[in-house]
Amino acid sequence: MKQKLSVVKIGGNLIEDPEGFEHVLDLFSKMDGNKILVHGGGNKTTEMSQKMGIEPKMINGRRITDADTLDIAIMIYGGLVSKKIVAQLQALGTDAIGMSGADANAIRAHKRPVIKVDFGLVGDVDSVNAYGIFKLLQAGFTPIFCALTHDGKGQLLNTNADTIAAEIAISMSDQFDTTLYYCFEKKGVLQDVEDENSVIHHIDSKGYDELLAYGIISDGMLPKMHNCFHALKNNVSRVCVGNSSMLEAGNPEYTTLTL
Ligand SMILES: Nc1ncnc2c1ncn2[C@@H]1O[C@H](COP(=O)(O)OP(=O)(O)O)[C@@H](O)[C@H]1O
Ligand SMILES: CC(=O)N[C@@H](CCC(=O)OP(=O)(O)O)C(=O)O
Repeated sequence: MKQKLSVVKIGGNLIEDPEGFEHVLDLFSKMDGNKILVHGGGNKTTEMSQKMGIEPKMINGRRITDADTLDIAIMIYGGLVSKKIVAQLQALGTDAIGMSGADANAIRAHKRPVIKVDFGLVGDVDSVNAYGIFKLLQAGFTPIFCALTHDGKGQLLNTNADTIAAEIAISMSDQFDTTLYYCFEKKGVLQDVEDENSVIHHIDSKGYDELLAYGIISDGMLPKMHNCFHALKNNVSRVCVGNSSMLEAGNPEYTTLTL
């Protein structure tokens, strides 16, 4: 029987809120078994870009990344956010190690081809070094991944953190029985984004098509849902979307997805 692995992605809004940040890392540190954390931080990059006079641009939940924006992303994701998370987890007794896709050649990508939109220095994932990540887990480390990949020729690329989480979960699923958790500030996928009490408890492929058609999912939820189904189609055992409480046993209020 395969060992269990939890891949937990935490979003920018959770990271920005000091209470939410401590709470989610506390729950993550208490999770049993093999685990990997993936973090975003898009809000902070938006804020820093504005401070530096660069107008942020997002299309379908993905950032248009010019060279200056990439530098900001590297500083925010690979530096500020990563190191704060690692330090907090160390304080909680979890032996965390901060990783970008370039470290240990963990995630290779190529620049997203220009079709209708030129996203600039945004990476589409080609491969994940599952064996390298496995060795870190075996050595007792908890890998903490940020939203950066590399092309193997010295170029770092900005990659949506939801995509990173899905690709890591998929690549580890040959060896592990993997659950992918998308943890953000809302209780789950909501029927009405303004109403926290409208959690959709279960979504399958048909339901997903309907939600898309009725415009019930938008913005950052678009790449998240796309990645949920991409993961399920590629051997990830379970995918869940919800707030931090989803990581605690016995909480029914979140969204589970199936094909
Ligand atoms: N149906 C929906 N249910 C919940 N959130 C939704 C929905 N449609 C759009 N959203 C938006 O998607 C956002 C989550 O995407 P994003 O900000 O990228 O997440 P993360 O915090 O994980 O990075 C929510 O804050 C919400 O504004
Ligand atoms: C290409 C792309 O869009 N990259 C994202 C990476 C960070 C991210 O995904 O952060 P959240 O999870 O907090 O949204 C961005 O720069 O916003």
